[in-house]
Amino acid sequence: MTQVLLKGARLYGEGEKVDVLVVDGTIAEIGAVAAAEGTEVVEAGGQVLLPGFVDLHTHLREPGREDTETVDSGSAAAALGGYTAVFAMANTDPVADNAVVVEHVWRRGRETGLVDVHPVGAVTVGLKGERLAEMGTMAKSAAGVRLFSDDGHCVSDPLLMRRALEYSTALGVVVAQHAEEPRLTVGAQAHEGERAARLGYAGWPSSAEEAIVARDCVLARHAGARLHICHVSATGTVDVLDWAKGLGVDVSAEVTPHHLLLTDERLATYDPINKVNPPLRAEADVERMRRALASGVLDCVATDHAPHAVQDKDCEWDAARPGMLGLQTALSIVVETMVRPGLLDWRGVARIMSERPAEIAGLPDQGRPLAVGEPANLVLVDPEAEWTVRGAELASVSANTPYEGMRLPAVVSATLLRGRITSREGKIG
Ligand SMILES: NC(=O)N[C@@H](CC(=O)O)C(=O)O
Ligand SMILES: [Zn+2]
Ligand SMILES: [Zn+2]
Repeated sequence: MTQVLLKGARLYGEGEKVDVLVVDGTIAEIGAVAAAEGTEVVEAGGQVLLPGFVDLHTHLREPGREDTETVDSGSAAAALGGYTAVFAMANTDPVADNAVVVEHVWRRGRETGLVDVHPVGAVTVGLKGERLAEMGTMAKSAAGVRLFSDDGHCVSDPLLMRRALEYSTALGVVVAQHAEEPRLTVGAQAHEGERAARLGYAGWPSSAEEAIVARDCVLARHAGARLHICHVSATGTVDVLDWAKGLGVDVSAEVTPHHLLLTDERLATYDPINKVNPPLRAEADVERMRRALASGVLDCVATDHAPHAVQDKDCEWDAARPGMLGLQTALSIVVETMVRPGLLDWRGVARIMSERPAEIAGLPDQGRPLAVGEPANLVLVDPEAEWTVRGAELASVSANTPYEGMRLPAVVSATLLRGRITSREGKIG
């Protein structure tokens, strides 16, 4: 029997301090609990207790680019960031478009044991957008794939997307779309607008995102399918989602921490650390992302944690790969952009970082209420503490954080996966 006692935590940051006793992976008691012999005690000191975070969008780079991230290093970053489950995107090498690769990633996650690693299956073979991958085989494999995405690429062929949505309904899984009409983003480098024009970047129009989201909502409606939209970045996309949800379309959407904080104002330095897909957009877009996340039109935050090697980032803009680290900074950015301005309370944080993503992916044991009998997937947050981001000190193999040197609010003090401490005071396990 393993026992952990969280002494003096505030559930969802509300009410009086309580003790939470965890026995064999389950919340056994909440109230005033004395520590029995052999119990590991975590002094919570009035800190905020939330259900462990769930990331629907992580790039772990294994197999193929272990020089930039591995299941081990990415799991460590996740545990330190307060996550108890992550979805590992399929754009690996080889691509996760078959049962062998998804089972490999799933098994590696289990071996590491710091966070539940759920492989995302590719929608199309080799992410080529030409023919459907064997979604059913991946869904029925040991990895039990629940989420399918060609992320990095858009499933732009409407017929293929329609078929994928139809299959997903039959299989009880979800297709997550990287919404980018490729005909509108040929050569695109930065959010299309006045700033890109002035700096001489080829423009990346918001309509490339909006058009695919609108099309896919229509397709999902006719297929009676669930649809998930990756990394929403544009104001117009929120309008489309609002419209579709109003019609009863079963669509959900995520926003990244960087699209809640950063704008294309950063591009003046030409530093590719700020290059990301979709691009950093305008102030008005950032404002809208925050409001839409608060109101629920955007369902959740997903990191799009995208590690890249130095040589793929520290080069000229056009040659650099898009993407930035996210797992260890996500909570702090959410606190900075949503909690501090009063747009979300801690219950809201639990909703967008744990409960909604768990629901969207259909994870029965994540995003659960903080209550007796529930699985102890938990994160303890110090809301008063601050920290300074140093890429070199993050657990990822890569260091491409856009927040280098920034002072951010809120620190993850402990993460528990089924009652086992996976991170504590910034250290693993
Ligand atoms: N977001 C990014 O800019 N890059 C992602 C791919 C993706 O999420 O589209 C990557 O795999 O590096
Ligand atoms: Zn993407
Ligand atoms: Zn991605």
